[in-house]
Amino acid sequence: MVNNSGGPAIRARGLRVVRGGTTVLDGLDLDVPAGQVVGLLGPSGSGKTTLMRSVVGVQANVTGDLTVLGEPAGTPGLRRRVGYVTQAASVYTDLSVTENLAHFAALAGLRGGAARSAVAQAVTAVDLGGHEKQQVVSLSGGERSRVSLAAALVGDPELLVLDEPTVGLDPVLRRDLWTMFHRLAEQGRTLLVSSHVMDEATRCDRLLLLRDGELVADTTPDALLAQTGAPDAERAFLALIDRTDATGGAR
Ligand SMILES: Nc1ncnc2c1ncn2[C@@H]1O[C@H](COP(=O)(O)OP(=O)(O)OP(=O)(O)O)[C@@H](O)[C@H]1O
Repeated sequence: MVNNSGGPAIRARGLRVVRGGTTVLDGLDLDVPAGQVVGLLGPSGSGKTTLMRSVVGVQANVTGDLTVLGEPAGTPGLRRRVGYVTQAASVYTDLSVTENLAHFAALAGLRGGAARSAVAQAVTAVDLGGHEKQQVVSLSGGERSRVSLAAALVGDPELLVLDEPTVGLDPVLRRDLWTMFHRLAEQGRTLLVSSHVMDEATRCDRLLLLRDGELVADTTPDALLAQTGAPDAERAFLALIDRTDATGGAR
């Protein structure tokens, strides 16, 4: 599970994506280091989902260089090495937690004892012990989000791409999820986690700040605050935007 290519988990150079005739990402250069929790932050419509879709290989009209775990994005060999959780819950509500995870284990090519052990490990990783037999429809919103995360974890991916996983959750659940993300990174995984809530910036090891399809900053939470002198991440982001506007769009 440890990324042994030695390089960054994700490397983009001149990444450009056109959707419906509009240039949504315009020449992005960025690196996501392996083994860290990297936040992809930016306002609604800034291009976070488009970047994530490009990384997992489901986005059309992508040009430039995009390397994921040492291979070109979208390469079939990456399918099992990358887990993707979209904004919409991707589990079956009429099945139990275990039935859902067994299904995803089968899709990941696991059978018999290996599948059962992967399911048990995924349940433990997301703290859903005791809910194994419960139908997803009867779970709380936070528990459902964790089933989606467990479904992505069951194939033991090296890179997890999570699109706004904490949206709609209360502060306690959000904190618990971020703690879990760091636990997963400590086990050697890389997590790219999007959010439009700037508060969440402080929970990441590194930050990529997007605005209108451009990278405004590639930094750490501490450096962001130091660089802007702002008291919190939200005001730091606004200060960076004001600076970028004043310099005519330069980073
Ligand atoms: N099929 C499409 N045709 C035209 N424009 C599109 C299409 N899909 C997305 N866009 C535009 O691309 C931009 C980026 O969208 P994207 O979903 O990547 O943003 P986001 O940062 O993930 O937003 P949110 O936080 O609201 O999910 C938006 O302005 C959106 O309207």
